[in-house]
Amino acid sequence: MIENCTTLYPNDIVGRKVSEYSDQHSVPLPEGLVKYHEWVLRSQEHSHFTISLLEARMLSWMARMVNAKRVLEIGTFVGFSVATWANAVGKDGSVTGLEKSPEFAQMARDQLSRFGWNNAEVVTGDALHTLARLEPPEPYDIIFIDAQKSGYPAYLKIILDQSQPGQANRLLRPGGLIIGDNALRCGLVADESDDNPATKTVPRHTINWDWNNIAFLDEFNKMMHGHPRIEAMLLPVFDGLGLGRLLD
Ligand SMILES: C[S@@+](CC[C@H](N)C(=O)[O-])C[C@H]1O[C@@H](n2cnc3c(N)ncnc32)[C@H](O)[C@@H]1O
Repeated sequence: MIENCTTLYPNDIVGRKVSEYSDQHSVPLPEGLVKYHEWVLRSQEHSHFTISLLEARMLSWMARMVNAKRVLEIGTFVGFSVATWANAVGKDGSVTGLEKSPEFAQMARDQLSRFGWNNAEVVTGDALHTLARLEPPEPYDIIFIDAQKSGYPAYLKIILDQSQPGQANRLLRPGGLIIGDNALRCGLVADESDDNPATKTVPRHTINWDWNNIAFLDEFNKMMHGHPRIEAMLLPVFDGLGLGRLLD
């Protein structure tokens, strides 16, 4: 039996070329966003925190596909992905980012203003507290989760608890999207054996890495997949993109 499953990334070299080719053949990003990304790569010690330009293209495309006008991001770093959402929702839309580090949050505010994304705000604080306290006048169309991996199940629970049918100030609208970044974490969520070279490389490349994160990501993926209110799709692209559509 031959399975219909294409191996796009047989090795690192092909994988890089496939990504570059896809980058060149996907929705264009405005010059301001490309320059913002260059600034992150040039100036930030932890620039690998930020999404790639290709992921920015895909998130922009998805936002437009669902006609998103309001986006919430959990884990903002220095603001590049918030700027991506701010561009995608247009000037009549709005974006809120939640960031624990006051330094990162301030850098994000400064750069968003410098690059002219005035339809975005950044709230400082631990998102486990700030998320639960949000009372949006209108629900968000998309909630993007990209903060500490150990928090993913808790964030999902708060989103579901505070997006009940008929609830005032609910967080996510019916049909809204939950997007969890890094849901497969270098493939470690699916394969933690020695077959996966990331078992050796990840701790060296990631600060504050905790192997318990894998268990939390697995729990998040299982919650998304098994929850009766969510239609889930786990995409093996980038570092794993966990997508969920809230049904009610
Ligand atoms: C992967 S980075 C986010 C990258 C960003 N979304 C981007 O693409 O540019 C994760 C961020 O989450 C923040 N973070 C970690 N724990 C957090 C928490 N409990 N609440 C809010 N932010 C948190 C970190 O300070 C870091 O800036």
